[in-house]
Amino acid sequence: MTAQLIDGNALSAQVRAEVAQRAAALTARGHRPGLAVILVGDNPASAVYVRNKVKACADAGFHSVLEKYDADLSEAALLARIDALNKDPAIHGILVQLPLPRHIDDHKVIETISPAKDVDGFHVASAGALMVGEVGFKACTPYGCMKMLESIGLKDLRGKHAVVIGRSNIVGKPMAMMLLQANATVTVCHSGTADLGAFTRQADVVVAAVGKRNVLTADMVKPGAVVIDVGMNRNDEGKLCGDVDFAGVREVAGWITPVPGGVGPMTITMLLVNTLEAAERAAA
Ligand SMILES: Nc1nc(=O)c2c([nH]1)NC[C@@H]1CN(c3ccc(C(=O)N[C@@H](CCC(=O)O)C(=O)O)cc3)C=[N+]21
Ligand SMILES: [Mg+2]
Repeated sequence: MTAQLIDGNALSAQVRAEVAQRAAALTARGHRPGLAVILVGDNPASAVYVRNKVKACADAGFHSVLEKYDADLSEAALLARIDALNKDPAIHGILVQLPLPRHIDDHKVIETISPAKDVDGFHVASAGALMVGEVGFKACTPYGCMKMLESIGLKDLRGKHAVVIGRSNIVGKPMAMMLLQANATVTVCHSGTADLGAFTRQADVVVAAVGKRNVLTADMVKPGAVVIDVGMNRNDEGKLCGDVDFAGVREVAGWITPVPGGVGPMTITMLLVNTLEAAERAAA
């Protein structure tokens, strides 16, 4: 049997329509949601992603500003700009596109963003809030993965075993915390795991977030499992592909997310959700 697709574009369209409605209601009360996106340098992939984010804002009726700086922008100048945006009442969310040039310390930049405007969910306060189950912004990519699970009836993962492959601060670790919050039994695998397949074969849900092609192949998947592919890689022909051997795994899995058209669009959707929520909190 072939797995069913979890369509990130379709789910995004649905969630973004709800976001646009709530944004219109806020705008009518004089609190139009606003996002500031900062791009430093001329990484071509970043330029595309940032344009997609700004377009998504416009489509949802948000106010947005895109600030582009040359790669030689000083760290002090960037921090000063963030400070000004922290104080700007028209801006509810601040996103500094990563990666940043090497002379800029990403950690310092992220910690300078006000936690109330940290719509990426990267600030230590946001990570800490997730860890202890308090109100804060959830990192957009794992949050989008949770929405995808919810869309196939898996809001509560009680009794399920979820295996996360990858332990980054922006995907793997928050993903594990969100799955745990949803009552899953969670295993986190990474480059130090001895026999990855031994873990993934036991999983009801696998989330692959490594950044390497073919990390998960058909022989590593339990029949009927849900497979979420966070990877964004290029194959030999330059085509976008995930971490999962899609053609093989889809013949074993019950559900699978495609790349493109899976987690990527959901990441942008959850950025809109977080920005809307920041604006709603500011207006309350
Ligand atoms: N501060 C910060 N926040 C981020 O959220 C952030 C970042 N920096 N740096 C880079 C990564 C990457 N990222 C993507 C979001 C959407 C797609 C996306 O929509 N992808 C489409 C395809 C895009 C294409 O065709 O190239 C898809 O998967 O269907 C991809 C990548 C957000 N990131
Ligand atoms: Mg750096």
